[in-house]
Amino acid sequence: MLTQLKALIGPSQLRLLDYHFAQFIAQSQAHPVSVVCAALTSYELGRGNVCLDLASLDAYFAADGLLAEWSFPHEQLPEPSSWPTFLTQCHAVGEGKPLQLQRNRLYLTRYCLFEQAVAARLLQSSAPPEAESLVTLGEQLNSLFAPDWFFVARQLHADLNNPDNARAFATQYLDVVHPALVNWGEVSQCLLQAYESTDAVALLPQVMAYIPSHAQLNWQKVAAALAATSDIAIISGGPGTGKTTTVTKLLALLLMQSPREPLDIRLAAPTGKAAARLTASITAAVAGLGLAPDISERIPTQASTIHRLLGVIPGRHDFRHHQENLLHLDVLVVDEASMVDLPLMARLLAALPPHCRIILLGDKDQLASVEAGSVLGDICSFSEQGFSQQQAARLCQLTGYELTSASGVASPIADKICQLKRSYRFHQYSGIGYLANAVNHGAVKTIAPLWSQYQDIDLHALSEMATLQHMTVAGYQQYLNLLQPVHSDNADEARAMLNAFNQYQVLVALRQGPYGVEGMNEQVEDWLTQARLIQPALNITPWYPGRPIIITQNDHQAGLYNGDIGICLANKDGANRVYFELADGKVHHFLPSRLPAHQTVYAMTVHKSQGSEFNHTVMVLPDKMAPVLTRELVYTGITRAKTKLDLFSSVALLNQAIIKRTQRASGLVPRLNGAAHE
Ligand SMILES: Nc1ncnc2c1ncn2[C@@H]1O[C@H](COP(=O)(O)OP(=O)(O)OP(=O)(O)O)[C@@H](O)[C@H]1O
Repeated sequence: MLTQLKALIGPSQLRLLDYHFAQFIAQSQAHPVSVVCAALTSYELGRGNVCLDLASLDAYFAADGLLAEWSFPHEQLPEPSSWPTFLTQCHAVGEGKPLQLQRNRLYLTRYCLFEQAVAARLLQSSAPPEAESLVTLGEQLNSLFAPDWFFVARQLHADLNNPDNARAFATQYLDVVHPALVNWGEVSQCLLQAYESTDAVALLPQVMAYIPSHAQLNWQKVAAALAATSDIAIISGGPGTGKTTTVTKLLALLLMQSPREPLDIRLAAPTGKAAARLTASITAAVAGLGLAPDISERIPTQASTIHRLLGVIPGRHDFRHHQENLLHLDVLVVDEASMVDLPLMARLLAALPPHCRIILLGDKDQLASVEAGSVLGDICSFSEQGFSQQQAARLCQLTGYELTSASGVASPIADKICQLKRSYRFHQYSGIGYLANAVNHGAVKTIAPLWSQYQDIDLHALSEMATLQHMTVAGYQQYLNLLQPVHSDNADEARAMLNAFNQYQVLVALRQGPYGVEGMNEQVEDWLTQARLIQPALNITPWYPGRPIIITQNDHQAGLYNGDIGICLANKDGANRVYFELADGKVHHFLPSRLPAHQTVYAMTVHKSQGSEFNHTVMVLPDKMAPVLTRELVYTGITRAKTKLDLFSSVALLNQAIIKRTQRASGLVPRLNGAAHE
């Protein structure tokens, strides 16, 4: 069997690592079925699957399945339905052995332990809050989540001559979820009085009297109430749904609850880029929310990477902090949690003291982590179940909203998840928000008319390369125009260029090929050279002033992380230096020779763009379907755009991608469902 497996080693097939693992299992006199399963489990891990799901083995055996595609002589193997029996009898499978068989899934033991540990921590039950504390908590929630009367009044006032706009605005900002229950006639009367009295703010409470409480629901307030009364909270939401705003108010709430005791609060994100964005957005939220100074001063605004928080040991996978050496903290906020893979999540949770409150923020619909697992997606699949009766009642008491509870028995994890549903970033005339939503629902037919209906989204055929060239030259001109002939080593100048570079970004799906990251980078470099915006001398050196690069490997000592973007500038002596804005918000420069692995980044993959946003995003899909093209990839690409999205793709390929969903094999869902292990 090993000889046949060895023949499968190659690109897009078995990795050498998978073969070596199978070889190791074969040493324990394992049956050929176990040897093949070992190779496949390791192979699946490389594709992001935590385990080999034995219930899906038929897919391998199908006429168009992998074993047939690999021309593997699978006829020699027994029927797939008998494989679990062979595995149960195998000496390499079981407690203390390299492989584990649980709930009809075969794991590498380490991954099985990671999954068990994550599930156990997520299911850890919190002590119920004391009844009297709920009263104060409810009052504090009311004050933190009261509408911004002045903002609402001003906007309603401006829209007075346009009742449709006023109603749409009031629906959004006064948290109306059942517009039919609102007496809009009376609301308009009030607004009219407001217009005449020029004191709209004073009249808003009267407006609210015509909006019954059961017609309102502010999911941000529900999320804060849930997180304030639970050890673990998972807050998921698309772009601009207010995750940062909510968590800032939540931190304020926790600090109000603990006026005398210091609370050690930390903020973390999986990449340097995401940590820098969290630092910027939480700083803006703290400044903009009008919190009492004694509270806002105690809210930390500096986020770090999860790796830095845990303490990297150079050359090792484990960290300085773990279950034997816990972190000292009381509250941990993790942003962009969809990017956290299973091993990192397990290591992070293991290093937290039992009393530590954990708040995971992210967008469940984005691409799953690069490495194995889809932890956030798996957890959030429980949000459909709804809250238990007890939780719905508690949240109703705290927020005043009537929440429907689950009809059947819900998993305890469902009580810890809150989904934010309304985007405050994309206004009602924004196509990006509608498009993202339609893609998320796989609503292919809804998408077609959107392109002509909205000005901020455009679909182009792949043949429109001249349009892409024109757009890209204009897009990158914004930062290249700031390029000085001689750079004076001034950090502000570098920061201005980095900010301007962030205004425009080409995203691609693949690494190779003309529409992949390599081909597209070369193409853009050519276009910018023709436009005389850059002057590369690529036959001598890849470096030239203006070259943007992305780091592709973490270098903890240098403080550079996968995903960090830098720009090359020449200093006074004509020597090239690469400038980065790091997670501490400061601009640092490096000699090109000191950089960890990196590549040019006029184009980047959608995978790498996670955790970033660009004003104008251009996504170029390839001319042929490829395994990476999925709904999650298209959604992630679209939601990187803040104000303008141009998509280059054929309609047929786009539709095919939107219909295809990523399904990662993992046992986290059944574990969270509370079913007993086999
Ligand atoms: N309830 C609200 N009422 C009015 N504006 C809001 C509300 N919640 C959030 N916003 C505004 O919407 C914008 C996006 O909010 P925020 O940054 O909190 O969202 P996010 O989900 O963290 O976004 P991201 O996708 O960047 O992670 C901010 O300008 C914020 O001030």
